[in-house]
Amino acid sequence: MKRRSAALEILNLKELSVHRGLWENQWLLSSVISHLYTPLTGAIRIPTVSFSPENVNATALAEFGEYIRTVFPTVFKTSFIRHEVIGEYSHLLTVRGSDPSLQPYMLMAHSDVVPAPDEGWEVPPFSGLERDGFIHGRGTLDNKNSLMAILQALELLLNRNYIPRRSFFIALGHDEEVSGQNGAQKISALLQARDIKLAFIVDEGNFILDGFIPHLKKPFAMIAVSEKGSINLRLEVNMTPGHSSAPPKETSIGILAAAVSRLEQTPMPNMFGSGPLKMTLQELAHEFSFPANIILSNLWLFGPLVSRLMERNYITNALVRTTTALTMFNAGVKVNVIPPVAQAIINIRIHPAQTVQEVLDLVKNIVADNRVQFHVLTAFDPLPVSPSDHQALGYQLLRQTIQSIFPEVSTVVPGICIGNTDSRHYTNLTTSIYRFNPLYLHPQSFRSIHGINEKISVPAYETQVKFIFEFIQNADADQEPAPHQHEL
Ligand SMILES: CCCCCCCC/C=C\CCCCCCCC(=O)N[C@@H](Cc1ccc(O)cc1)C(=O)O
Ligand SMILES: [Zn+2]
Ligand SMILES: [Zn+2]
Repeated sequence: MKRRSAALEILNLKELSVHRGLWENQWLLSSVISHLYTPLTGAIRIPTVSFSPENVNATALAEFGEYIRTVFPTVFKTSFIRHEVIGEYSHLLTVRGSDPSLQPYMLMAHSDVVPAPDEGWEVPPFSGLERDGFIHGRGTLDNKNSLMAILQALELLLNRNYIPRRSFFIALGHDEEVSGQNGAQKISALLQARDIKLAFIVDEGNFILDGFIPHLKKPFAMIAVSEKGSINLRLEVNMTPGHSSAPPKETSIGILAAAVSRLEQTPMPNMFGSGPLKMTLQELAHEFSFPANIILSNLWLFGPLVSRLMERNYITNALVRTTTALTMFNAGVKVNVIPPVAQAIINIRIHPAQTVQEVLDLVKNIVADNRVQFHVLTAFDPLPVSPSDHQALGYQLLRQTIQSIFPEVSTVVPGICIGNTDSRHYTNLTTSIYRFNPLYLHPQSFRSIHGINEKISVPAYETQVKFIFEFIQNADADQEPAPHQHEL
């Protein structure tokens, strides 16, 4: 019922915004947007949870498809926009621009979310409740916010009779949280079959970071130009089962527990100095006061010191090395039965300077027990580094739009995404993949992603809509974005 009324509200607001110039009434944009956050709350209420590629919530995903058609009617009826459903629940929109000489780009987001049991939440995770100026729930930061903001920005532009010059695609995956094999991978194959080459892609990923680095008071924007590799590894120990009244010296549980404990206690090597992190720190150096600015500008000398400091915090630690997280453990069926099998899943994120094979060799050396069997469930190497120089159109458009929408953010730096995104399935279509959410992120909100109490402030969501609204227009501008001038 509530979802219906949100849709009606949009329709009324649409009438209000028609026939107006795009920028002459800036107040109108703000007032329209300030009433338009309701579609996000409706999206949060649809429990599009993915557990595994085989176990997604098909009913919720189908409802989600209906929902976006209802709340963004103009997007789905515009003659120059083609809508296709791919892999049953993913959506591909092709927005045909008026100038075919311009190479198209792609905006991405995903509709599925990770599970969220009610425990620990201040507000039930699928209630989509708005309280104290925040919309609460699973998917408000990862990643229904982006999906709804992209469609909402496009709806606003279309309602103002905006016709894009540069064609673009909108790819909305439905299984990003469990591999993207039925969504992003199929969209990618379809576009490849159509001979499409993209100027660049913008997907979820890094943010405007605030409070992550001690002594750095100012927020800075980090656009991820690469992402870590990944291995999901199952460790298994098989032993003879029996009566618990006469236990053997070692059980499958004990052997496996010791193996995973060794993995947890033995960090992978610190790879500071290789990969995009050095570039990130050098470009950030001028934001620090003395002596940190000198230290970060002279990593050839102070590299070992900086690398040790980064290891101390669990988030910056993830930037300097491959991480191993123990995420699942399973053994035993009854209190008095020695179980035959114990299994654990290790989720590994690979530093850009290492490969799947190198990391597997290290893991086997650390476990050093041939009773432990290894099964690689999924694995891929770190992603290539996208350009961030003055000629890199996608990067420069993001930088330009960040500086316009967030004038208080003076520094935009390239970096690496420690999580993975659906964009990794599109390396066949472009070498320019950028992962960036136009939102502030604090350490507390970082912990809420895949954790508890995920929420987005209403103004933050409005700003995300504005960002995309402006980004699409910037991508159509005659001039390439001006190169960034560093302050002296
Ligand atoms: C010097 C500067 C300090 C920088 C501090 C860095 C802060 C980190 C900021 C943002 C990172 C947030 C990452 C968000 C993207 C997450 C998207 C996501 O959840 N993807 C899944 C995809 C996946 C991967 C592997 C699987 O087996 C299943 C799903 C993920 O888990 O990565
Ligand atoms: Zn995500
Ligand atoms: Zn996620």
